[in-house]
Amino acid sequence: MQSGKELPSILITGMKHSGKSCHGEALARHLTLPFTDLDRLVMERYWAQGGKESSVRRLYRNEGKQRFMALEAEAAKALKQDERAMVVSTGGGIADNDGVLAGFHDEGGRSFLIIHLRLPEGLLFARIVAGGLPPFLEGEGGIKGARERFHHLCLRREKVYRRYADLVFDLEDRSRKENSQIIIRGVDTFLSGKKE
Ligand SMILES: Nc1ncnc2c1ncn2[C@@H]1O[C@H](COP(=O)(O)OP(=O)(O)OP(=O)(O)O)[C@@H](O)[C@H]1O
Ligand SMILES: O=C(O)C1=C[C@@H](O)[C@@H](O)[C@H](O)C1
Ligand SMILES: [Mg+2]
Repeated sequence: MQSGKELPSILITGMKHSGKSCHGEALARHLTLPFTDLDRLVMERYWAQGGKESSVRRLYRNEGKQRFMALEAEAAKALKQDERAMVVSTGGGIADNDGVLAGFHDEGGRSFLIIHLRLPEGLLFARIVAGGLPPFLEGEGGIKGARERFHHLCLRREKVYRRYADLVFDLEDRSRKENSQIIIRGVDTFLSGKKE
């Protein structure tokens, strides 16, 4: 493994519940880098501006998608100015927030290694349902309607994640530990290839 100084910052993208946070934390521990979550930075920014909602879900539902996305763009901008190497998990909606993912990919100065986690759509949806439908899937048609909306969201977002990804992991229904190991090995191989 390489020392913290040589490591790039790593940004993890993927649909809701693809494991961005749990695998991101495992990767950060492995690389001995700090871990942060863009949704968390959005909340901190919102509270610093006097916001009262207590969670991302409530902020998104009660203040609206536009407010959430404006905060997400601000948080991303601040993150890019932070010079420390770190592992960052994103919210799934970053793909819909114009220019934010592109900014991590191409904007001068700091380089982020962008990792995209893919899982079978049905597995993701089952995990989402187990935790309660998020506001961006709510609407008509009950669970069938939500599944349909999720399908279209996957089609649209997967293209965007892929466009900016340096590394794509096609994961299956394995334990968290096994999937984390696959990602850690893949990142180690990618980074050691870059060093040569
Ligand atoms: N084998 C598994 N690997 C990863 N996550 C799993 C697994 N089995 C169940 N889960 C569940 O899937 C959910 C997704 O995990 P995690 O929060 O890391 O994903 P995420 O991509 O960060 O989600 P979000 O987009 O909501 O931030 C968690 O609720 C976790 O308990
Ligand atoms: O997939 C989405 O659209 C979102 C996912 C969450 O992590 C949050 O980033 C927000 O609620 C939007
Ligand atoms: Mg997460």
